[in-house]
Amino acid sequence: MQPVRVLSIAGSDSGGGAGIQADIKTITMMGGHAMTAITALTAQNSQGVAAVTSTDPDMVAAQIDAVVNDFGVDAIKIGMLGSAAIAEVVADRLEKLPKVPVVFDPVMVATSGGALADDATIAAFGQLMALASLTTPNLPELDALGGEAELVKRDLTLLIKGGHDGAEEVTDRLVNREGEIARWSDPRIDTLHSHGTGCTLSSAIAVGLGQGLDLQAAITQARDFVRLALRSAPDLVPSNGPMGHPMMRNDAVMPGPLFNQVTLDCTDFDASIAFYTRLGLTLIVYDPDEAPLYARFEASNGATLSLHEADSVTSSASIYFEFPDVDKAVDKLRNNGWIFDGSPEDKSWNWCEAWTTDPSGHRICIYHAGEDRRYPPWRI
Ligand SMILES: Nc1ncnc2c1ncn2[C@@H]1O[C@H](COP(=O)(O)OP(=O)(O)OP(=O)(O)O)[C@@H](O)[C@H]1O
Ligand SMILES: Cc1ncc(CO)c(N)n1
Repeated sequence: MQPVRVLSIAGSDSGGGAGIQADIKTITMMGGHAMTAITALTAQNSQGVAAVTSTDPDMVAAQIDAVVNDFGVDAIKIGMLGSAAIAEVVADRLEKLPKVPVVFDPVMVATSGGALADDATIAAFGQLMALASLTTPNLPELDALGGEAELVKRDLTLLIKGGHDGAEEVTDRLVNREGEIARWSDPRIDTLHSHGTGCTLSSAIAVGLGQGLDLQAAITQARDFVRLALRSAPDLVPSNGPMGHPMMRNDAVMPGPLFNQVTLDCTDFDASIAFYTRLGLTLIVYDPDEAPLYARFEASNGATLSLHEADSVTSSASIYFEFPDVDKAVDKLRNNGWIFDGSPEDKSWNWCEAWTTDPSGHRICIYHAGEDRRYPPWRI
């Protein structure tokens, strides 16, 4: 399946959490091809914006032309614009391009408080809002743009984001001239790291629209993406750090089928928990008082493995865990008490394998295939 081609017209966040960097990660993790027209460079981190340089408007236009005329484009996301002149050039290009969905995030201020648009740039947002399929203001941006009543009179469709209202429930509202079309409400995720939520949401909506989803389905999918990335934030700095986009490769935020979960019956539950913990999986679900017993582990790629208590085991499937260096992994596991059938062996199908059996009798392979898993020389 071809990836959707999504162009992000936005500023660079040197901290990697928002702006172009958040957009590239979002589009990539959702299975799209990310293209960029960089409008500004920001020297930025979790604490603030130290410096901003805007791109020459002709250079912004040149970036748009270069990618659209070559790769083509299925959807566009617009974020920080850098200057009124850039906003005008972008509006000019949008008028000339073949009609594709455009999501406009009217970025004014970074999560940390640094200004990202001056008054002249904000004044130029009007023409972009008129061209966009959807504009996604947060509450302060909505006020600065004249308020909901004023904007919908201009026939705009808005997703008004509630991340800033401090309520226990985070509510986003989709509105147009007719009033409220839909609303999404979910419990606020308690995190110190929400830098880049707006950029992530708008580029994720653009991906969904580029995939052909209708507006409400694209917003639902994008909100799922934001919530999962908030929950996966890596905790690199005390607060206002990046979200966890790279952890999303195995979540249902791209077209399926995804193979991301295996459940094994097991007869000796405690021994099985110890076995998979020693392998290096992270135990994320387990209630020792539940009957029948159930536990779930997460692997470093976000795939999960569950154990389910059973009287007997009938499955004949084998479970493979890949490591970059099988010898090293097997040595470590032997030191942790795992007993293998033999030493790692290079197989004729180009995989290096070492086999063992888990406490319930499931056959387990520690292996490395690298390129030869998905791209063996004899691939069809
Ligand atoms: N703590 C949170 N828990 C759950 N969802 C959140 C949280 N914070 C923000 N969101 C969601 O993230 C999306 C972006 O909302 P927000 O109001 O934070 O935008 P923004 O202010 O433009 O973002 P940014 O801070 O990147 O500029 C919305 O869908 C909002 O509901
Ligand atoms: C470059 C850039 N764009 C957007 C935002 C909004 O969060 C940010 N902090 N930095």
